[in-house]
Amino acid sequence: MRTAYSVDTVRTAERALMARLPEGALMQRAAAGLAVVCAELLGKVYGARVVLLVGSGDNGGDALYAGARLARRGAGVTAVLLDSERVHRVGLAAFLSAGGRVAESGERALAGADLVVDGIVGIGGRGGLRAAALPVVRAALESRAVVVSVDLPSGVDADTGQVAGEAVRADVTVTFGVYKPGLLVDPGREYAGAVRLVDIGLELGRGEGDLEALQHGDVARLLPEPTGESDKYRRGVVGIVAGSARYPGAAVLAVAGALRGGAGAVRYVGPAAGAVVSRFPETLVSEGAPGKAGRVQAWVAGPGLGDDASGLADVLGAEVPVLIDADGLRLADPEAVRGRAAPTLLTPHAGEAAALLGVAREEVEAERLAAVRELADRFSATVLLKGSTTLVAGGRGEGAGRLARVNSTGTAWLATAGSGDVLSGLCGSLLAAGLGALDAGSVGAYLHGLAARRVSGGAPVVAQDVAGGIAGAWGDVRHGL
Ligand SMILES: NC(=O)C1=CN([C@@H]2O[C@H](COP(=O)(O)OP(=O)(O)OC[C@H]3O[C@@H](n4cnc5c(N)ncnc54)[C@H](OP(=O)(O)O)[C@@H]3O)[C@@H](O)[C@H]2O)[C@@H](O)CC1
Ligand SMILES: [K+]
Repeated sequence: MRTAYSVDTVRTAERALMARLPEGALMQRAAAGLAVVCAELLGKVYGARVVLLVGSGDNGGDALYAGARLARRGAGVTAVLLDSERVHRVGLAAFLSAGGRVAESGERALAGADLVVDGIVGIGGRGGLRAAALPVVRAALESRAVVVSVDLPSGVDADTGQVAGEAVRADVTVTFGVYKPGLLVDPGREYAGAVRLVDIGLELGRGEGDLEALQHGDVARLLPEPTGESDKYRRGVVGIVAGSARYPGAAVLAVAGALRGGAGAVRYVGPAAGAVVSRFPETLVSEGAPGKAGRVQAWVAGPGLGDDASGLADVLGAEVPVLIDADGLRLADPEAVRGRAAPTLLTPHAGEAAALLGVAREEVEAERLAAVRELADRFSATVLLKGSTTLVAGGRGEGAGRLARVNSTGTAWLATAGSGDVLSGLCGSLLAAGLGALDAGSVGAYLHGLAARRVSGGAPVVAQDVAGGIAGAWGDVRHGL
C-alpha cells in the first residue's frame, strides 16, 4: 500500500521527530537523499552543470544543501535565488563554502544546465507559482535539463493535487518521509513525473493517512478466489440492469465486465437480452422487473438506460450491494440512495459528478479529491470518481472517514466509449463476491487500468478489448508480475 499524508499530519510528525534529533538533522537527511537521486540521474557528477531554483523557505534550504554535496563532488552548481533577501541563510553559507555560486542571471545559467533542482516551494506553498518565479521556471522547462522537484513540484497543492495557474513539470520528484496526496492525484500527479521517496525517519500509521494507492500485493490479497467448495452462489451472482433499444452495447459491455470479474453467474434484466445472449450465451436473461429476476448478490444499474428509470426502484430497494453508473446516476432518487442499508457504490465520471454536485465540470477536475468526498458525504455512499487518477471515497461504515483510495494504473487510452460500462460490471462482480464497496471499487479500477495498459501497449484500445484484458491483468496481479 502506498499511503499519502496531509501537510498537517506531516508537520506534526516532523515536529515530534525534530525534537528528538540534533538541529538540522532532518534537512541533512532530506538533502543527502536528494543529492543521491540527482547524482544517479546525472550519471557523472564531476563537471556536470546543475542549477538550483531556490525559494525563500526550507524547500530552498534542501536544494542548497544538496547543491553543496554535488559541488563537493565536482559539479558546477549555480543557485538562482528568487528573493535574495529571504533565503535559508545557513544553507546558503554551506553551499558557498562548498564552491557553489549564485547566478547573476537565472535565464543564462539555465540555458546550459544538465539538471535543474526545483526548490522554489514545497509543502509550505499556497496557490500556484508567484509571478517572480515564472520567468525562471519557463526557462528551466525550455532548457534540455532534467528537472528534479524537491518534495513536490512547485505550484502543486500538496493536499489536493490542485494546480492554480502554472507549476513546475518535473521529470522526477524526490519527496521526503511520506507521499503527499498531491503527488498521487491529477492534475498534480502529472506534474510530478516519477516519484522517489526518501526515508528521513518519519513514522506514521496507516490510520493517519489521507489517501492510499493499492499496489499489486494489496490487490492480490483482495481478489476473490474460488475454492473446491464453490458453486455459482458462493462465487457471487451479479444482476445487470443496463442497455436500451438505443444503447444495447452498454448492456453487452457491462455483462462482459461482470463475466470477466469472476462472478459465478450474471443475470441480465432489460431490453437488450438478444444482443447480450448472442454475444455471451452464458448470461441468464429475464425481461420483467429486477425484483422478479431470481437470486442476485449484487446489482449493477445504469449503463445505457437512456431515460428508462423503471428498474431502479427495485434495485435500490434490494438488500444487497448496489452499483449505480451512468444514466442511473441521473435517474436514481437521491433519497432512495441515501436511505439504503446495504453498501452502495456510485461510479460517476467528472461530468456526472459535476451534475450531481451542481457545479461546473472544471471545478470537479481541479479538485477531484474534494469532489469525491463531498459526493460520498451527500449520498452516504461509496463513490468512485473516474478519471486518469480514479478516486474512491467511502460512505458510511466501511471506508468511512478521510482515508480515500487513488488508482495509479489508469491510462489516458481508457477514455473511450464503453470502458465505463466494463468497469461497472467488473466492480459489480467483485461486490457480488463479497468485497466491500471501497475494495470492490478500487480493485476494479486497478484491474481495469491494468487490463487497458496490457492490451493497449501504447496504442488506442476499445472497451471490448479492455474486458478481454481483465483475465491477463488478474493473472499478473496474482503472480506478482
Ligand atoms: N519541516 C521539516 O522538518 C523538514 C522540511 N523539509 C523541507 O521543508 C519544506 C517546507 O518548508 P517550509 O515550511 O519552509 O515551506 P516551503 O515549502 O519552503 O515554502 C514556504 C516559503 O515559500 C513561500 N511561498 C509560499 N507559497 C508560494 C508560492 N506559491 N510561490 C512561491 N513561493 C511561495 C513562502 O513565502 P511567504 O508566503 O512567507 O511570502 C515561504 O517563504 C518541505 O517541503 C521540505 O522540502 C525537509 O528539509 C525535511 C525536513
Ligand atoms: K519544490
